[in-house]
Amino acid sequence: MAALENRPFVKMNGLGNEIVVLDLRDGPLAVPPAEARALARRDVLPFDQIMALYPPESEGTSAFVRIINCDGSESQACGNGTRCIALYEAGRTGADHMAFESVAGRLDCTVAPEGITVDMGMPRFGWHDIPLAGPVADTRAIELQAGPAEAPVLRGPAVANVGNPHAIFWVDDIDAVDLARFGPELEHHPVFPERANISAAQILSPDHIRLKVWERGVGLTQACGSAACATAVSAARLGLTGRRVTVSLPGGDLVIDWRESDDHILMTGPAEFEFDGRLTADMLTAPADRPANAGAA
Ligand SMILES: N[C@@H](CCC[C@H](N)C(=O)O)C(=O)O
Repeated sequence: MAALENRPFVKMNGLGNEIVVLDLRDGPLAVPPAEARALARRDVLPFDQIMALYPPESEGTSAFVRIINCDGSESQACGNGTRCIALYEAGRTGADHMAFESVAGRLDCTVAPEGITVDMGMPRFGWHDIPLAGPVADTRAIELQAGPAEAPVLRGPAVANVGNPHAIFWVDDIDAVDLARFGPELEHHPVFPERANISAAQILSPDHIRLKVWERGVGLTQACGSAACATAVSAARLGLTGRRVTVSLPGGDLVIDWRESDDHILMTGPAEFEFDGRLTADMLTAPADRPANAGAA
């Protein structure tokens, strides 16, 4: 029997970032990577991340959240998914303020008609925080490039950790960048021992950035909240923007405010319920894993 069989799920999205919420607070249960991969199949329940809710571990939090990418790997942060679980929890309890906890720390959330705000905590910029494979003096621009050696298409990204690792390449025209071509090799580049989320960012003005993201463990997505945060703080560090910016992703806009008083990053944007249901054995089992005679009368 599949571990998650018969569990209720809620399908949501944050700017088109496809999220499945699994509320496992009534009995902690691991999410087997093979079941996550089977569920993510295009004709089953395609998602970018599962947000799995477990019983809270710290006072004042509603749940401990684990984040699972569609390749079965685990992440430490998911901005769009966090807005989704905030909306889910608000619907369940009626509360408009709540906090979750992840392996990266506490996530305070506010649900308001104009948007859901998540306090994503403080960014980290040390080479060992990202992490990078070895010492780098200045993480505002590291030595890394993609494309032909004599005429690189992408070069010198900023790197930041906002719970999870990000590399941001600054480009003049985001539409001219084929991130699907360069994303896989950069995600797996040896400079990133834990892989990385790869972004191409175009600065439109001191308060507006366009962004495309190749997500670690997923691929191209409509939006990535943590990448928007990592990009905003990296742009501000470089003096390319101020500390409050709108980040426009293919799926829509996020407002990112890198608060001066405590260096916390506040991310504001929407989240949507789509539908709910129950997981079945068929959804959790990839065809290749099924017995050869499955389906035979
Ligand atoms: N979609 C997310 C980021 C999800 C995690 C990422 N793929 C990783 O492995 O770090 C977001 O909205 O932040």
